[in-house]
Amino acid sequence: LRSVNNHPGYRLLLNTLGPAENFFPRIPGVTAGNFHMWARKHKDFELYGCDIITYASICFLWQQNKFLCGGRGRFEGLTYIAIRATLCPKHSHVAQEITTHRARFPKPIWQYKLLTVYGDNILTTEGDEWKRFRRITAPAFSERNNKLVWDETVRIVRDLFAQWGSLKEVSYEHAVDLTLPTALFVIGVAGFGRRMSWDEDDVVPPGHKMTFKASGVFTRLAWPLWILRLGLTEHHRTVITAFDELEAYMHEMIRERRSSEKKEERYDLFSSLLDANEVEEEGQVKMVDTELIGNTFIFLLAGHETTAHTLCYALALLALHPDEQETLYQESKRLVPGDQLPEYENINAFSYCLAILNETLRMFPPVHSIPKSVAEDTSITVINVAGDKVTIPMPSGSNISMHMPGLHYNPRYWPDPYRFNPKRFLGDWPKDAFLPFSAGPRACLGRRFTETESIAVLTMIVLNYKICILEEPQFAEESPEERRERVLRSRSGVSMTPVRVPLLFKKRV
Ligand code: HEM
Repeated sequence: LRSVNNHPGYRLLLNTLGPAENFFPRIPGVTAGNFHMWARKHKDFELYGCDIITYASICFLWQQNKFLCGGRGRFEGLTYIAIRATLCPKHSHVAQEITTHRARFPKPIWQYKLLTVYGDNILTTEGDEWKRFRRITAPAFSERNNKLVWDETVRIVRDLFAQWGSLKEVSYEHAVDLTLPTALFVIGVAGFGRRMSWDEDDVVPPGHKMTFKASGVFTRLAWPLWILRLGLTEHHRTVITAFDELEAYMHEMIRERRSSEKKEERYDLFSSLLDANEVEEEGQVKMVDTELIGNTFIFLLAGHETTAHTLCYALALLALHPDEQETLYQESKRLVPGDQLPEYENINAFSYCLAILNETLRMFPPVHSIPKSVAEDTSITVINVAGDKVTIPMPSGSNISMHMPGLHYNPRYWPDPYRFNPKRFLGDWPKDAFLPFSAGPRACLGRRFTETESIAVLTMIVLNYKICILEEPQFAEESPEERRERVLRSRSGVSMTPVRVPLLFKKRV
């Protein structure tokens, strides 16, 4: 405690940060509690009167990472200290350094072991290896890829409407049953160049045990492989088959692309990586096949569930706020008159739709915590609520985490933070206090991908259907607040997960 000037925060018997956090209830003085960053949002920072709080514990469950994922836990004497910061870079040069100075605040890559199932990749590496991956993969996220994302998303949503046919109303018990396949189909075609359809009767190709579409279940990886391989449940056995199948499909795609005589112009992420890899560097291919597969898989993993859950929350919020939905409808009608389809060339005009997406990501950030480690002794100086300057030493080896719900619900940057108010993202808004995609050199590569896909999906849906909460008799007596609370209830998962969002889509006449 002395090493961090006894700066206020959690004093715990058990440090359960990380995956183990999900299994422990909140017991004051013992554990911080299941999903506590989301449950507490900015409250702990108010309680301790500062935008930085410390977590100190005398008993480590940090080794859980070693146990579960083969990662390397770190012991710093008897105390483990995490500084959870809601600082936004604009208001603190140190916080800015945390996101921009990779060398001084590197990623604690041992925490990412779970994501190396197909080999190291851009998300799970640091230093020169990460630089090489980023240099090779970043160009794949090109304008041409964005256009492909847009065109394919529009096609996929039209195919969905064709399935709905002439029905005046279509209901979903849980809207993720709509958004998960949509996001999978988009990443399938714009990430891998594989078109998938809404029809269920897909044929399994010879030599395979599953369709490519079914193997997408592996992108929702929640357990280490060795646990899945024990085959304890039917679901675990399916996920393991999906893991093997996805790998087989990716190898097949590499072989097909290499052996095809004439290379057609393709702008999906996988094809772009393969093409870039044909150009040798110093007599060597840029990435070996396992690296190509590892990186493409991470696009699939990073881009599937995060986007699907965000779309689900956005639909829920639009259903709960008919006035906002109407504003979005008016914007969409103005930009897409008559029976036309929305056009990518016009994407920057969909400003209200982007504001709705941003407000959804502010309120429901899919990634709650962005971990960094401290490479050399340093300190942070901030002003606490009493107006005093406080300096918090950060010993080398300690862990810092950017606390997204705390930052996104900090009333200093976001007045009335619990209110769904997309208008706050029009005009001038505090860009540095909005970090759903992280920031600096390690910021998300797929931000534009997600924005493009989400704008296309929301515009297409709102132009054709009214989004409503599905009325269910068992909830007939609830108040509007209770309904809102029920529909937006969330749980932890690979990314933040909506528990159940029952929706009704009513055809516009
Ligand atoms: C709502 C959607 C998304 C959110 C909220 C999101 C969020 C994030 C965050 C917070 C990070 C930093 C993670 C860390 O430092 O540990 C990240 C990194 C990354 N994301 Fe996303 N992401 C989204 C969609 C996507 C999509 C669609 C793709 C690709 C198709 C993608 C690809 C990546 C990659 C490759 C990185 C690693 C960048 C690096 O380390 O250099 N993401 N994302």
